[in-house]
Amino acid sequence: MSLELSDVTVAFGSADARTTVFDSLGVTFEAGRMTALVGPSGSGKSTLLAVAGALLRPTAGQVLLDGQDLAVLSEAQRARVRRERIGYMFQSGNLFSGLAASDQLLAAVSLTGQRPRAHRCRAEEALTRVGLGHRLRHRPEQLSGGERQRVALARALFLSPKLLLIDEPTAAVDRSQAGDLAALLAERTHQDDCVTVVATHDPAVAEAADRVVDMAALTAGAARPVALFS
Ligand SMILES: Nc1ncnc2c1ncn2[C@@H]1O[C@H](COP(=O)(O)OP(=O)(O)OP(=O)(O)O)[C@@H](O)[C@H]1O
Repeated sequence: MSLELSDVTVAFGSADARTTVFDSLGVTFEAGRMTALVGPSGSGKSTLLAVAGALLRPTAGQVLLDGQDLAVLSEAQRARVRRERIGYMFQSGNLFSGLAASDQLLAAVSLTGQRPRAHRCRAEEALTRVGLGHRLRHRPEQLSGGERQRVALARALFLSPKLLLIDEPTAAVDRSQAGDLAALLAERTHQDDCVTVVATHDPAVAEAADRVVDMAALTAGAARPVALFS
């Protein structure tokens, strides 16, 4: 698995109301490496993840997943890539309302056409791994913000996707949990040879990453990693 963004521009609106989030951005993310994507609020980290995850079509440029340009695929093809190849964790969690924590993970299984029942034990283990073994039957509205984030992270990892796009996984958890979640992401990246990109403001995530990339260094053809928090 490899992910390359080549000359990617994202702009919203038109004429006077046009907002260019980034222009001619270029970057490659390699298998087996966890990248922490850093930069100020509004610099485009979530937008980059959305483009890489086939949720948002770029205004221009190529998004190459194993050499295949996601930007030119049909909506149905893009949905299939998302379902089968990408583990995505949204900043907001995006949990299904009314579903228990373990069922959030099993819902991801159902979307692939597999029978969820066979995966229940594994779903419970995955939630236990993120410290939620005591919250398996809790619905999103019965969970704290940090607990919801951990369910969302467990769900993103559950089907063992080779591309992990993770948005602010530690924003609502305490320091010790942040370290544990960052270590879990690094472990999964290395064990499964994933391409992992984590948008973050958290030094604990940057420390666990193999590479730290600043949004500012990616635009205007200046693609190069920079070491922060060192
Ligand atoms: N649909 C949209 N229409 C117009 N502007 C948008 C849209 N989506 C995002 N933006 C703008 O794009 C910029 C980048 O937003 P983005 O969420 O990618 O930043 P970020 O680096 O992830 O920020 P944060 O660290 O606060 O999460 C922001 O200025 C935002 O207002």
